Amino acid sequence: MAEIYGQPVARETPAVHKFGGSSLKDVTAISSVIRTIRSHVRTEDVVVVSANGGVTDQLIQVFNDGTHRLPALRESVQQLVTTVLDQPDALLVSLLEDLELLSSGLSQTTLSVHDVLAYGELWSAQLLSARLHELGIPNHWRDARDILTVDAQNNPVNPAKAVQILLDSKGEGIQILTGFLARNEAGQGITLGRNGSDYSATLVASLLRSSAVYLWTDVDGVYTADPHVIPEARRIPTLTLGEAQALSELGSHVLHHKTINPLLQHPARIIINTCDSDTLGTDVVEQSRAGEGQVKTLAHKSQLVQLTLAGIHELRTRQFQAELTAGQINQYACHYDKTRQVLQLCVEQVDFFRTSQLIRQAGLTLVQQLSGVSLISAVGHNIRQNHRVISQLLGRTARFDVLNIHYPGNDHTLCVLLADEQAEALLADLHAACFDLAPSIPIVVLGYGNIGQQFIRILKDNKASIEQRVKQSLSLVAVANSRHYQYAGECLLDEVIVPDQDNTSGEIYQRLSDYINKPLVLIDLTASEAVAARYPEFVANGWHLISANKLVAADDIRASHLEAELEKQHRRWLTNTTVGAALPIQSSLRKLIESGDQVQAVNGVFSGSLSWIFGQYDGQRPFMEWVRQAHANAYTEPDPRDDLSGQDVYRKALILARQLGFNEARVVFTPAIPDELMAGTLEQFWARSAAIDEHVAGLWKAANEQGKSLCYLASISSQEINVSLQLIDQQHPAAGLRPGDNIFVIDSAWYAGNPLVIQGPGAGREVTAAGVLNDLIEVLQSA
Ligand SMILES: NC(=O)C1=CN([C@@H]2O[C@H](COP(=O)(O)OP(=O)(O)OC[C@H]3O[C@@H](n4cnc5c(N)ncnc54)[C@H](OP(=O)(O)O)[C@@H]3O)[C@@H](O)[C@H]2O)C=CC1
Ligand SMILES: N[C@@H](CC=O)C(=O)O
Repeated sequence: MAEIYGQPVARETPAVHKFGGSSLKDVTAISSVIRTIRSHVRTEDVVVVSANGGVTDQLIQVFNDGTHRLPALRESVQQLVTTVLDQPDALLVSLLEDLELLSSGLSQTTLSVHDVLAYGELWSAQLLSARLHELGIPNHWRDARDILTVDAQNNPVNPAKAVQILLDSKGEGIQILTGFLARNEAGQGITLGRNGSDYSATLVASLLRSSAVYLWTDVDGVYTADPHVIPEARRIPTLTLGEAQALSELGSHVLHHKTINPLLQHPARIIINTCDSDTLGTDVVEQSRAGEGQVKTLAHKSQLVQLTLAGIHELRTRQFQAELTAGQINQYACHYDKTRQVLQLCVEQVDFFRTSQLIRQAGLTLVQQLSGVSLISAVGHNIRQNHRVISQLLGRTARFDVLNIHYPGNDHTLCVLLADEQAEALLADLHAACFDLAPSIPIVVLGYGNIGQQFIRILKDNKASIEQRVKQSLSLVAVANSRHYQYAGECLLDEVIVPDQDNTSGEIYQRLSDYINKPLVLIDLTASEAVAARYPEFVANGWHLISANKLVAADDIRASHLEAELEKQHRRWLTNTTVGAALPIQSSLRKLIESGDQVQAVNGVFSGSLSWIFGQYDGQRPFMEWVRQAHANAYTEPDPRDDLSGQDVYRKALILARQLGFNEARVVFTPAIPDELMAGTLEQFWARSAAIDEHVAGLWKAANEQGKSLCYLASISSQEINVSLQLIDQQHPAAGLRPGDNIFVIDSAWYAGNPLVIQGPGAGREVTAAGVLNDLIEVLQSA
């Protein structure tokens, strides 16, 4: 059992669900809320409600204009109660009593505006509660003023007591709590300001240490921009808490200022969605690296007034801003210039009158006011650290009359201030630059084994951020192994991948005939000669190629023919994972050559599996057990004899030698395990494990006696390609390698005497799939 303020709670803490006024505005909306409660709310959860849509506005009119507004209010609430409930009588009686109290309280001026507005939430909670009872859903409603007491900053006072009351009511069914309401320290009922129900929900969630808060509202999530202004705007599946906080400070309609604050100390997921939605809404999570450094959304706030106050010292600035906050006046793009003692900030036009009063009362000097100002802000996790993104955004603003570029005190936001008339054009321009996706290029993956499955997993998990980076939607149209394939005209990334169509005779190629002479990216994640043999056909079809399969890249004649055809077709072929998995060996060599360096030799450990196997082997546990484990860990080739024979390393050496133009080099090639121990079928090879163990144990013992280790090394130069098992001493650059690591020591004219070294994991699912993804991004960006 966990504890909160000494109260025992189950590990699975209650979730909090908040339903806004528009979700509760009429019988149809309330039916949707009830469906949502049935499907998403557990008995131990808390439901926070706003007033039924329109009721708060009517209560404000009653308070401002007087009791003659009461009949209209009574009529609309009565009508709502009678249409929602099968048996409305009891609630109608209590409603009439409330209206009597309201009328007499207003006449005697004993009611504050808070007391009057509170009726909205009280009626809403009672109505929902009564309807749930009619439907047999156990629940009880509560006036939040009996639970939440807050200080002047709306922070909870005596949270332990609030938690105790909330937890005491467990077991009585769903708790329905009035949002927006609390009590101050003097015991008076108060309201929590604009969008106070969202604040109530996150406050209760933080008190209960909830793991999730659901904000059920009138939109199904946060969008890349306001869809009323930018129709192409798309829902964002995930935001970080930092992004959500940055957005809330910019006047977001969906995530309000204050809403996030309670969760900064006790983070919980926030799920924003609309009832009856067929999407998953937007999920605000504490942390996520997906899309880091990219713009996630563009916020837009118009009809602001920019104010410039002069001769104001720093402390006074803070006091004045606190006064604005206390008066519930939102401030945007605030900037204090210490040397000039100038404060610049924007307020909403509707708040301008009250702000001017506060400025006068404070005796401050307003030197400039500018109306009709818009604030457009790009928000994304750490975008301010991504100089490419920032300069792209700033470049886009060049043809607009920008008043100010503002850099708020977080790394996630960049703001632009400009005249209202230009704002929508800038927003559309920025949205197109950040989010417009070109028509997608279909992607086909051949090989659904270790690397293929991991590659598709990361493609699925990072779809949105990759799409943003390559400026096109991802469309995986087919996946195949040697026996089956799966095809979708649209995209498989939102589906469960289960290749189940017959592919025993290469039926997949027939299926892909519609794409002949159209751009397509074919990714070969097999080790298959049958696939490699089709490369010329793929390129003739006008397709780009990405290969983890080394067979063609290591064969100079085939690779040269293919490159000639690729040039004719203007297509790309990337093979970066064929050597060193995701290590940047081929790209580094290319850059050295392109920039005029002369590479003389590359030496090192080119095999991830042999590095792992010999790195782990200690003469104790049988060698072949390490081989089996390397195979299970996806370090080896599908047939591990390709590694043990040295064939796989030899192919990698040929790939690099070809890149460096060392075509005439003689070859010295010694297998790690003698050929005779690996002859026959794979089964026969495994059956020969004892003999192989004995052979390697002998080698290891001899090495050990000389204080050396066994290491499968490769070296390439214009004279010789050498691939062999060697004894290395502790001074050798490969001696300290972690099992599984590769090392490439590059001698070149520029790195003479002090070689360039590239080192790191050289095999495995994660790194190799990441390397394939890099190749895909490069192809899509250049296609
Ligand atoms: N593992 C690693 O660390 C690295 C691997 N690579 C390369 O990646 C490739 C894949 O390795 P890995 O995923 O570990 O191997 P797996 O054996 O796990 O997967 C190979 C996949 O290819 C499929 N396949 C075989 N023949 C065909 C065919 N004719 N048509 C369609 N699919 C076919 C297999 O299907 P089925 O299951 O039906 O046989 C299987 O799904 C290899 O070329 C390897 O050299 C490159 C860098 C690092
Ligand atoms: N079998 C290979 C995997 C990558 O190519 C290796 O061991 O390095």
